[in-house]
Amino acid sequence: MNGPILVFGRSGQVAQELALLSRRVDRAMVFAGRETLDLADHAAIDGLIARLDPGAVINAAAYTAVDKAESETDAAYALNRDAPAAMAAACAARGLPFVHFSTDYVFDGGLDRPYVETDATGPTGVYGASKLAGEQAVAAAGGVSATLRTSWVYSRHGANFVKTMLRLAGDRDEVGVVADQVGRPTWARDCAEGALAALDHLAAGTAPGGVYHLSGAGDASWADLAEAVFELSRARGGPTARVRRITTADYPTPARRPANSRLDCGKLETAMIWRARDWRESLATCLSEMEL
Ligand SMILES: NC(=O)C1=CN([C@@H]2O[C@H](COP(=O)(O)OP(=O)(O)OC[C@H]3O[C@@H](n4cnc5c(N)ncnc54)[C@H](OP(=O)(O)O)[C@@H]3O)[C@@H](O)[C@H]2O)C=CC1
Ligand SMILES: Cc1cn([C@H]2C[C@H](O)[C@@H](COP(=O)(O)OP(=O)(O)O[C@H]3O[C@@H](C)C(=O)[C@@H](O)[C@H]3O)O2)c(=O)[nH]c1=O
Ligand SMILES: [Mg+2]
Repeated sequence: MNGPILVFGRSGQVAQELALLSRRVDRAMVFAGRETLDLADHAAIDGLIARLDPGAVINAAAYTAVDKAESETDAAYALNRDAPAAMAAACAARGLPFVHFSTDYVFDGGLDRPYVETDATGPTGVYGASKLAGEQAVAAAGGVSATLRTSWVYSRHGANFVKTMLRLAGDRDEVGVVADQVGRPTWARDCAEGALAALDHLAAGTAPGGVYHLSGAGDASWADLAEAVFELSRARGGPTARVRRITTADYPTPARRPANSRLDCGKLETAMIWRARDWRESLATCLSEMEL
């Protein structure tokens, strides 16, 4: 691979873990955050890739506010469909490998087993629909690309459910959390490592492009995840609370979320030689790096 890896996104969870990974494995990456360009300006994307002349591109930027997307449809599609479409086209034109991220929320949650890549999609909200449109636009660009669908991403950076729970535990004894939505929590560090592995395989031609599932191993409801967070935090003298297990109906939100969005990661593990780590182990490591 000639030239650095250009990463779209700088302050986000996965982008920040890519920055840490870049230093750890000594791989040059340049980060294009909001201060470099507004990703809603799609013409600027090709211009930046032309100017920086990278060896490969990873897109870690997105519109990720699931509930707000219901009322900010245009912004969600600009970031989640049109920006990756422009990136994929620019990469295809130059023969650059491209790794993009998508979400478990492309599924409707009706299946009673983990989802594989070939299962039918059916997003239940604007965020999921805009991310699905992004996947399709990336595939349609025809270059060498992989779309990694991940789920329930947490880290010490940015905004995520784990940090929300720690914040709520700071001023409450009990938090009501839905127990009837099941998924697979994923540490942003795993997303970063998986993205780099995928990129290297694409560049070397040792794995085919396409859609891959990448999540932590093991199932959890949001209530299970909250309980695990509080247990680990309590053990380290951090904020803790009791979890009141509630139903989706008890916690109304603008966007409907899938009841089951567990991702089966077998395809990635076979093709890319990347193995999902148990989410409880990753969560413990993540919390051990946080000031509680
Ligand atoms: N978070 C999750 O639970 C999950 C995420 N994913 C996917 O994984 C990928 C990475 O997500 P994650 O790291 O959590 O995302 P974050 O929400 O943490 O970060 C998103 C990034 O996109 C940037 N961004 C948003 N709008 C613009 C804009 N107009 N111009 C430039 N940059 C912009 C943000 O910049 P700024 O900080 O300035 O706003 C931020 O750096 C995304 O594709 C997401 O859809 C998939 C499943 C679960
Ligand atoms: C804050 C809170 C949430 N909940 C519920 C609401 C919702 O059903 C579930 C998760 O809420 P959040 O809004 O934190 O998570 P959400 O924004 O739905 O997270 C999603 O983000 C996008 C970007 C993805 O791609 C998904 O994989 C997923 O990680 O927990 C409670 O039950 N109690 C609470 O106190
Ligand atoms: Mg949210």
